Amino acid sequence: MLWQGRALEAALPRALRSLDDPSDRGLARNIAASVLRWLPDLDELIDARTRMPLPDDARARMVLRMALAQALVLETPHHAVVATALPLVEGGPRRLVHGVLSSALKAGDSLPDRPLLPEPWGQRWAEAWGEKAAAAAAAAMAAPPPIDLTYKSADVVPPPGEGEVSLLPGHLRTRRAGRVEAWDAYGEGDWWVQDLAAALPARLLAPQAGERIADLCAAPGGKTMQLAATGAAVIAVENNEKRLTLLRENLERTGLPAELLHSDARKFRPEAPLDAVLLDAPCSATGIFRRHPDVLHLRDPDRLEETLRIQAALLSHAATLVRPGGRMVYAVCSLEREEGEDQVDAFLDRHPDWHADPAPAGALPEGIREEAPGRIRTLPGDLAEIGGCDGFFMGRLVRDEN
Ligand SMILES: C[S@@+](CC[C@H](N)C(=O)[O-])C[C@H]1O[C@@H](n2cnc3c(N)ncnc32)[C@H](O)[C@@H]1O
Repeated sequence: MLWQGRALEAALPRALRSLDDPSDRGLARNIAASVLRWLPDLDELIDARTRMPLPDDARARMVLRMALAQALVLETPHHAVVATALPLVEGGPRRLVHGVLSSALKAGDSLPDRPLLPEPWGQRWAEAWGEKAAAAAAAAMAAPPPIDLTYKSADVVPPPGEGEVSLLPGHLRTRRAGRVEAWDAYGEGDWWVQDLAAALPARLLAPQAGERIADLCAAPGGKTMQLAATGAAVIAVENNEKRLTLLRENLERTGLPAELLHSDARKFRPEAPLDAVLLDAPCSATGIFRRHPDVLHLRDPDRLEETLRIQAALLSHAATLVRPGGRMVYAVCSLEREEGEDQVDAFLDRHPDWHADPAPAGALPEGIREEAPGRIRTLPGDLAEIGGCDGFFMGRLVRDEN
């Protein structure tokens, strides 16, 4: 997937189609994710043991990355690693792979405490957010984070079990493993998986029962469900039909109501002005690298221009949908200031009839603060002692009364 520029989740279904056993599929997924988490470090080990650097897309390098990830990250017994790696290079660079792998394993090659972040992200984040945040990001890249659940009502959150914690009403952080869809109670639809930071934009919007609210970039629907659970009348707008289907399935499972609209949000015009709008804009997604380690390999900070243009257009259009005195929350799961803080600053410059508005009481968990009124930034390292959270920016904006 790396050299094809495809996201892991998009590449996996085809890559796993010959595996029927769920545990084989789980292992294959784990190996791929571990390679992505540790790629620069694995490549350093490989390069130290080859006379000529192997091309980035050479089969031998791919097989060595997977084999070393199995041995050094997943702690698979060495004989099993060698036995599964060599058939992958049968009739090809078998001797080379065997030589590099056996010498690395015999010599006890190991990985550092935390991964090297792929370039340019480590340097870029150190400059933007400080060395401490960049080091926390590297530590967070090493392994998958805990799972946050949002419940549709605070009343149905079970008391936290061992290793679990509830950081806000309606939230539970768990270390349960395995496929979420296989957990008992999944079918009952009381909760959905949503990183704690991803659950904050809807809380910042402070939806009220009976209000008319649009969720402008809605799928797969975590935020639509939060809004609908308060009794607001929600219109969920999404331009990707496949993702809209996911949203529909999520609403069906949780039994929450929303009107779905397949449309570009820039063309959406409700019959009457809305009380509030949530704009969870398309973005680089660099803030969700803990769960999607591929994003840091696929994204290029020099290619943000088109995304920035769409975000600004979505923001300006969203502003025209809201009644005087109404509100909007703009959110991006990005660690890039251009997509977050700078977009909201530019929006406020273009729209003098809007202002940033402080977070409502109780919307944020302990440990997450507003940088300035109405501006919330979550960073790697926030809440690190209890499992961290994704990198997000959120702006809470209010339109002046006439
Ligand atoms: C960050 S994701 C939204 C996540 C969602 N809010 C949630 O909480 O589950 C952004 C979504 O916006 C959709 N999108 C991108 N551009 C859009 C546009 N111009 N109009 C409507 N939806 C758009 C993408 O397909 C994607 O599903």
